[in-house]
Amino acid sequence: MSTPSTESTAALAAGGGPLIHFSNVTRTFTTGKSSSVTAVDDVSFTVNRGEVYGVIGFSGAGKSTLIRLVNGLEKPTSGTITVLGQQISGMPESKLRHVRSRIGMVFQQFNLFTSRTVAGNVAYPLKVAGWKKEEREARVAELLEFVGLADKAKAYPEQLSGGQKQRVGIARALAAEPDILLADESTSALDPSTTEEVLRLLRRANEELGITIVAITHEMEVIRAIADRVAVMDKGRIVEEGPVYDVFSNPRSGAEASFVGSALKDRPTDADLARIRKSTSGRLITVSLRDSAAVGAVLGRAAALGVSFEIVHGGMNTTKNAAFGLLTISVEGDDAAVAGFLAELRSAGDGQEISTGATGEEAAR
Ligand SMILES: Nc1ncnc2c1ncn2[C@@H]1O[C@H](COP(=O)(O)OP(=O)(O)OP(=O)(O)O)[C@@H](O)[C@H]1O
Repeated sequence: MSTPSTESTAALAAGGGPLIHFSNVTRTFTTGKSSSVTAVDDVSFTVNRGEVYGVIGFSGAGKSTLIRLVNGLEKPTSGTITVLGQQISGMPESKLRHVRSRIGMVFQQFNLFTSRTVAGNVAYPLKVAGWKKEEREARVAELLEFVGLADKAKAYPEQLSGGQKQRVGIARALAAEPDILLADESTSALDPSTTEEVLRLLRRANEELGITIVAITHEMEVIRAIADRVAVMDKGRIVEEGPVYDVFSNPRSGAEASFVGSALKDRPTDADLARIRKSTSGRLITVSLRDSAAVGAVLGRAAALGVSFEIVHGGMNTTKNAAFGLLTISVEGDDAAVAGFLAELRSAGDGQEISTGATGEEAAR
């Protein structure tokens, strides 16, 4: 296992201040004589030291442009960007290079040098940074140990699986002890079990090395597994931002709801609802399982409350720190009994009982 460097430890001990700050940042591309695309539109957010900040959105939402703005590969059309305490918007390239040396980058397609060994790939940024050979070798060995590839030091990228390639990519990104790791769709090219392995590694980099991570992705799984806070992007704007649990367990309206709704499997789709209605005559109620024990207790009292129910749909989602989910039930009973049952479910479900948006069901807000 790698130990945090003195510098990283000191930085971590300095506390959770802002490492990245965007203030009203817009990036517009001119695409023709009189046409333009606003890829990032009046975006403001802060990433604090030591956190994992996820940015999620559909393709074209502006995520890649956002991440390129963080490392200065794109310049804002307006607004200010502060990274590691320095305002990088308008900074000359020579100074920018220094800021960039404090930022590691992990790519979707790994971007490894095919002609270099695994060790050679990880050593490359250290060579560029002027590390001495002995220090380089020690650091590479430490990193390969950390990512579980000590036995692959002499292998070439083509001899590795996708997950192993990405682990090399992460080792390389961590090599020069950066403060920030930018992960650009780092698991999109991987299968589900390999994705999990890579996400576990990113989490360890955050927890054990104290590195601050900004992960952009279109996969809810990535956000759930590693992020502390999430920004949902749509058409260049951040439409929702907050702790992962809050954003995903209580999606609001518009783009965020449509994104979250399409990615979470706990809500019945219209097709599910049509199928459910064919097999049940009860009233369909969807209840939040923020406090599943309390909801379970109410369900356990259904008969005493004069109703019967059947579970027709449901799912739980886990985030880094908590679990949440929705349960859809079909309830039968006379109106007064169902009303009483509903009232109890509402308070047990933390007021989060959610309409599934079709006729014949109850919605409570
Ligand atoms: N250099 C550029 N010139 C012109 N338009 C651009 C440029 N870069 C990005 N865009 C446009 O800006 C918008 C946002 O693109 P961006 O790549 O940032 O989105 P994204 O969320 O990362 O999407 P994806 O996941 O598909 O990469 C898109 O409409 C894209 O076509």
